[in-house]
Amino acid sequence: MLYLVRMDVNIPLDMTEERANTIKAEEREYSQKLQRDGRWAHLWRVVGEYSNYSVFDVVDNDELHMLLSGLPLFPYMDIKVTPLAKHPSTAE
Ligand SMILES: O=C(O)CC1=CCC(=O)O1
Repeated sequence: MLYLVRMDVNIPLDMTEERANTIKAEEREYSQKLQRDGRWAHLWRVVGEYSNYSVFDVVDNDELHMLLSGLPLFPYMDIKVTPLAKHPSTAE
């Protein structure tokens, strides 16, 4: 199943820069592993915001939830998930 996911990142102002950089590096490693195995199919920055739109290609809701809740930045994100269905006008 395909899911469009918007992630808005809100790092607390009182988090040290060192801690924030560590979590961002962990996030990068985590996301690149999923991009390489094909489950994180797209990752796009929203212009002018600390947000991204991503497309995940996973088996079901439970797998997506497991992956999203494992994000190192998960405690500092607002996440909106939109399940995608095939459009009837999609050309074969
Ligand atoms: O910077 C972001 O939008 C959060 C994020 C998702 C994957 C990643 O490496 O950073």
